[in-house]
Amino acid sequence: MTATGKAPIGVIGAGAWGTALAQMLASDGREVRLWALEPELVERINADHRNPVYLPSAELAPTIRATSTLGDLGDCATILAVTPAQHLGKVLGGLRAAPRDLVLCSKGIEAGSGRLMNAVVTEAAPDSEVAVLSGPTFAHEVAAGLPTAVTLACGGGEDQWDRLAPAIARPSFRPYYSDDVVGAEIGGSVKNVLAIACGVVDGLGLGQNARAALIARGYAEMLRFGEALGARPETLAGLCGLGDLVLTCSSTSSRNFSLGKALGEGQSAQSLMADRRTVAEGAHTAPVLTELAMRHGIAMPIVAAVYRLLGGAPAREIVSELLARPLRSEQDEPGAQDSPA
Ligand SMILES: NC(=O)C1=CN([C@@H]2O[C@H](COP(=O)(O)OP(=O)(O)OC[C@H]3O[C@@H](n4cnc5c(N)ncnc54)[C@H](O)[C@@H]3O)[C@@H](O)[C@H]2O)C=CC1
Ligand SMILES: O=C(CO)COP(=O)(O)O
Repeated sequence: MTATGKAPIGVIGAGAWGTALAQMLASDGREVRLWALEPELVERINADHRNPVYLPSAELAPTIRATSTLGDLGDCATILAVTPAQHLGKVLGGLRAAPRDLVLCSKGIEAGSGRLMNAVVTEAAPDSEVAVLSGPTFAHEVAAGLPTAVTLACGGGEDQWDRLAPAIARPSFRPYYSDDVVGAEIGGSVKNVLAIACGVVDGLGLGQNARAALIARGYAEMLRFGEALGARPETLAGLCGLGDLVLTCSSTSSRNFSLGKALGEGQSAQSLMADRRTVAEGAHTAPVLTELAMRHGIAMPIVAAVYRLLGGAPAREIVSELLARPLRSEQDEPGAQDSPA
């Protein structure tokens, strides 16, 4: 326990989201131990109470203690995992095995394996009980204390909720209970790919009607994929699905939307992805999601279109192909589309 009598909470990942979550958690005075990959960032956070690389807007609470040693979080009973999805398994492999609540905050699907993050964590940290925190959450707004609501999907059910909700809820940060871990993960992963599509439409100057159509048709793809993997539709109709989709598809504050916008404006995916410091998870999710959709026989034409766009296909051509698809009802989609290549 610390001076406040509140147990320290660990946060793994000092990008924008991990730093923002650390700031939110520290707002009740407790100690938050923030693991960062970059030792130089640890120094800046501890000395200046700033994260100039990933969240320069925030003045950080002094009770946030940064470290590049994962062992410093070893005795935390609650840890939030907030690395980019493609790095989560490797990083968590360095965490001391101990029974704890591990709250997944990354949004993605593991390339190659096609595993959701809860499966990655179950292998990397088998003693942990997994929950997923996901929803409409721009990091800079959460760090600024602006009102935010999220889905907190507890693999450990209400017993885990009873532990995590008081530890995580704050006056401006409102978790809602779920036990649908798969649904919470699918919402946060698929929306990033759909946000790229909406950004492309914005970059091409195709208007608000087209963006709204993409959100609605993309949500249909999210529901189809979620149903195939056992997610509940009502989960995807909530904060972690539709809520996050609307947020991320509507603002250049989204890295995924901004990546798509630049693609639509004619920049190449290769140049946009080269040497990026910040993550646009949709670019990593699109290929593996396209593959999973084909394997499960699920029609996800917008996701497949984003995959082709990221491979260099001309944006206007891709949009024309989507608009030329056979006319049908909104609920009537055939099986998986032909190979996206
Ligand atoms: N930024 C946001 O507003 C939100 C982000 N998220 C999710 O949080 C997760 C983390 O993203 P951000 O905090 O935005 O990251 P970021 O884009 O702010 O920073 C990139 C992060 O990647 C880390 N990184 C780079 N190479 C690495 C490696 N080889 N091993 C481990 N870490 C490495 C960097 O240290 C840095 O912490 C993502 O899954 C993202 O979708 C979720 C909600 C909001
Ligand atoms: O997940 C997020 C908002 O909920 C952040 O979106 P981006 O990763 O597109 O910036």
